[in-house]
Amino acid sequence: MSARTLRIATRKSPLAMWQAEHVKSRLLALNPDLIVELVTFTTKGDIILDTPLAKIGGKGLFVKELEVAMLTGDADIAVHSMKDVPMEFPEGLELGVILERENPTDAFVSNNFKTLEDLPQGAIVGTSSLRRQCQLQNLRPDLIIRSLRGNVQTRLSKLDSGEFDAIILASAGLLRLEMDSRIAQYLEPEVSLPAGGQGAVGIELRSNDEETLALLKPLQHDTTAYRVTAERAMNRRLEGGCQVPIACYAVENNGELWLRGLVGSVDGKQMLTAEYRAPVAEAEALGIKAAEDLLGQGADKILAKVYADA
Ligand SMILES: NCc1[nH]cc(CCC(=O)O)c1CC(=O)O
Repeated sequence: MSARTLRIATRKSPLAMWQAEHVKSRLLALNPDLIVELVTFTTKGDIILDTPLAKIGGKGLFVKELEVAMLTGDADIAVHSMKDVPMEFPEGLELGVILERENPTDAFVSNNFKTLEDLPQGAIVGTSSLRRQCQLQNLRPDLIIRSLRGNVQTRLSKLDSGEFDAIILASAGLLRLEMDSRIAQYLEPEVSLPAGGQGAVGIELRSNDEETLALLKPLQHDTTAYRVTAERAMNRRLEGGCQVPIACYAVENNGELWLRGLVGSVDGKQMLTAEYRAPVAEAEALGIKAAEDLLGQGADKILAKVYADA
């Protein structure tokens, strides 16, 4: 039998390429005869760099072109940061597996200051995430938040050029690219609750492609999958993702998930939280429960205002 070729669709950013190469090497380790090719794409989210994501609108800014490639047969799987993956998949595609989570926290990156607390009054912090902005302003209303888009390297070079006193990035991206020496402080979830799915990589494929799914199955990390399932269920019920001030983070302990969710206003003046726990088998229901608690506290009004202002 001739060797099978598996084509992986990926964005071109160094982090996306790292994640695709990681999946490739794990698949090759398990299937030495497999031929794995990377097919690269530029997504809408990579092109529009001067606008905060919440304003661009439309879900799946970083994934749509990859999904089209799978549907047309130009690729077999797509490797995604789970944080960027919309809650609903297009007809004919599904999430296959979720890999073990990297550090899910946000990182405080600065050349001049060791911690968030060290920042002087009125310091300029770069982030385009409304979730990070909300929590930073809640803690430190004096800070000035300025928009910062682009891939990890672009954002670091903007910090280095002196445009910002500090920037906030996902720790996972810096760790994967072996740039964790740039992290001044890992922000605890109590300080900056991560986005749902942050730090986890997922693989999408065609729903009817049993042969490919069988290849992917050994990469599944069950604990990560339970955690991310609860987080995404909360996001789905709130109809939001990583482009709005919604944060959610689940941990697993002895077969039980603890989920903390947060919805806030961009200025950080309003911040609603909910915390629930449930057995891992009830991950989905747990996420919905936290979302409904937040909605009961007025999360829908806060989010409606974010969309109206965008
Ligand atoms: N929205 C862009 C994005 N998508 C995933 C990551 C980091 C890696 C991860 O969360 O797995 C980043 C960069 C960032 O937020 O700093």
